[in-house]
Amino acid sequence: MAEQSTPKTPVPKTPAPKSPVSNTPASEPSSSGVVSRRRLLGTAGAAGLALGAVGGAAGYAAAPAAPTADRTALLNSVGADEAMFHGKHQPGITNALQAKGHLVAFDLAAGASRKEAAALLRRWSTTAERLMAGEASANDDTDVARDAGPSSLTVTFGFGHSFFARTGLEKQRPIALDPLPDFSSDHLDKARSNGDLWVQIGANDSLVAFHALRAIQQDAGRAAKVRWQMNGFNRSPGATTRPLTARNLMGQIDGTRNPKPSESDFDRRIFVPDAGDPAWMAGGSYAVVRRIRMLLDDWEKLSVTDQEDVIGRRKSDGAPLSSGTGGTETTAMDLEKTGGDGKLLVPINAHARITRPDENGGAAMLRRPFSFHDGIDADGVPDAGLLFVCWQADPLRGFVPVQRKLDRGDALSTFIRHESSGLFAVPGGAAKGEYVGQKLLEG
Ligand SMILES: C=CC1=C(C)c2cc3[nH]c(cc4nc(cc5[nH]c(cc1n2)c(C)c5CCC(=O)O)C(CCC(=O)O)=C4C)c(C)c3C=C
Ligand SMILES: [Fe+2]
Repeated sequence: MAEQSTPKTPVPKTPAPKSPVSNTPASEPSSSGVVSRRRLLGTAGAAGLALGAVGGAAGYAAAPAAPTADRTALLNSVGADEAMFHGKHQPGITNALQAKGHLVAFDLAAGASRKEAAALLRRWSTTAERLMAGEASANDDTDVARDAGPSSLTVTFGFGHSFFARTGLEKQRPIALDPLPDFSSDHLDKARSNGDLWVQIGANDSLVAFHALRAIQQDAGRAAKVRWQMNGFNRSPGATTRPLTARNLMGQIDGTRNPKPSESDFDRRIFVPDAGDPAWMAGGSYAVVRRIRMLLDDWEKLSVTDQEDVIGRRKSDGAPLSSGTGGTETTAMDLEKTGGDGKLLVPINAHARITRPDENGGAAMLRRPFSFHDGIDADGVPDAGLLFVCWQADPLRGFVPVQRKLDRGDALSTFIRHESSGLFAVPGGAAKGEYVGQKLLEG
């Protein structure tokens, strides 16, 4: 397993500056989807680093000076990478997958009105902006991330269907937020589904992610309480030198055919247009969140060949089965190609065949999941799988038609179970001095 081995000679991180990444993808995201703190500091580098620049903010200014070597190390580490809070779109949609994620839904307190909701979104936005910049939160920071840089932290906010009636904003509720249809294979736990508000937190450090989660929960105060919370993870930056897309807990390379920001129809597929309806959702997107348990004991009993037939791609490198022994992850899939026995090389019910946009009237989504593992059940079965998060301009032209198709006969369905579901309207990014959702709450 060459990609998991530790190189004998540590490879220094290339000090070349990364281009700053806003949340407005005009081109392919950078490998990290973030701006390096080294770049923010200009040429001053470690030598010119002002006291507290690691933590950055006033809240951390009293931190004892760390030895220069440590600071230099941080400047060259994943901790230094910073995602942008402000932008046309919220962070956490087009940024590269982070190693750690928390998904948390809140319900507004009984009696909390639009006014309390607006104040909450303002508090949350302030906290998200500060923490994403590597600063302490404004009130009673817990110090959990004190020694860390921003670590690519992103905090993303969304509104669920139930939010609008509770705040008297029914007229502003997008049609696209209408509840998802029932699917025959659903095994949904209502208590862990939906919610008035949704927050997605991602970071390349577990303490940074937890710190943000705790700050967001504290900010909620009496205005809202946690309805459900889920924790996930992905490959850590630097864990592999192979330029492959990440793997999921079934061992498959997952994400290969995601829409790319460089594609001309990317924005149209993923984001609500400027002239979209309702107006407050311009630049926003809809997140479908599904906790999908993987039936790993059954899956792992299959031979690798059978596992590959379920997906239609090679397990080792993600190449389509139609490419025979050659090809790579990015080789085009030939849906018609047959083997010597006359059978289709990519089986008719293979997951990667039936989820394709060209098999679903153009339906496309940006999948940005986290894996989860919540321990082992009493019967020895792992409670593990995928926190499937997908982004689209309209769920009726993204998730829904594809899931309908999967529901009718996906080879993968025998090995997974959808256990919870959420649909959230995620407004566009906040401009400087504004908070997320301001156009809805003060419009
Ligand atoms: C309704 C949408 C989808 C659900 C639910 C879903 C679950 C799911 N998928 C995998 C593993 C893979 N999916 C792959 C491709 C793929 N999956 C979807 C949609 C859903 N998947 C789409 C739209 C696509 C891309 C289709 C295309 O454009 O060609 C792949 C292949 C590699 C890739 O392109 O990412 C894998 C592997 C799991 C394990 C899972 C539930 C646990
Ligand atoms: Fe999939």
